[in-house]
Amino acid sequence: MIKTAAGHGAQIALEALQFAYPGGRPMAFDATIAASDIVAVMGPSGSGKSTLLSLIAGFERPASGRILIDGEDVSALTPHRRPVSMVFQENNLFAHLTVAQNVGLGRSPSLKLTEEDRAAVSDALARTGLAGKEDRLPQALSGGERQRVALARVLIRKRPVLLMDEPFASLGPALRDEMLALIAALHAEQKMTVLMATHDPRDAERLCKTMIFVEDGRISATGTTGAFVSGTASEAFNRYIGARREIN
Ligand SMILES: Nc1ncnc2c1ncn2[C@@H]1O[C@H](COP(=O)(O)OP(=O)(O)OP(=O)(O)O)[C@@H](O)[C@H]1O
Repeated sequence: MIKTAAGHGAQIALEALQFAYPGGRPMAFDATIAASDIVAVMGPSGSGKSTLLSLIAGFERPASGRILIDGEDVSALTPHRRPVSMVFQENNLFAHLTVAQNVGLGRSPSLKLTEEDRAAVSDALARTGLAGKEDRLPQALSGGERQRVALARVLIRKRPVLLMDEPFASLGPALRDEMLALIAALHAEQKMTVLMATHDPRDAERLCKTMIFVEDGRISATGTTGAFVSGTASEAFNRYIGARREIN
């Protein structure tokens, strides 16, 4: 495990990453993401946002190129050895484990928890508004509560990088706001580097300082979220947002 001091983010460098799914078109990513930045990853459906996050997390391996996290090459490491937590749109939890056990996995994959670990689990559950629900199974929670359990686990893992793939896509507007506030609070405390794939520019505006725009398997623009939203960063982004407005 690569250790970065707890409570700090890590710079992420993607150096000439090349990747293709079997029979798929080639993708190529180059980027440097500053430590502790919160970055929105936007782009049309199928452009490669999830693939980009999967490469950083280690679920997919590049054909060539390197991924450096805080200067260390993690390209050959399995996902659980990378200093990264990941939250998906759903299915973040083990259905047969209780809320407390799902969070405890953030400390010990075999759930051999010390007293200190158990205290950390309780604390994380309290801070994500889940106190009293420790013994429930995920099926007895709402979609928003399940995402909060996933965030409680992120909280106790204290990894310097947090990747989120459309984490609020199945939640209504009020819950989205609540989750955004929770992630902002988590970030204020742990200062981890955050990449969040989203189709919603309002989520990006509320949470993210920086934006990466992915198009056709590559990063076609980066800049401040403000510049993107005001329409000055990328014509392709403007077209994408315009097209989405027509759909919605
Ligand atoms: N496991 C896979 N095997 C083969 N092709 C895949 C696989 N996963 C994704 N793809 C293809 O790779 C391309 C990029 O997909 P990806 O999921 O990264 O896009 P995305 O930008 O996250 O899309 P969305 O916004 O719809 O989630 C798409 O053409 C997709 O069909």
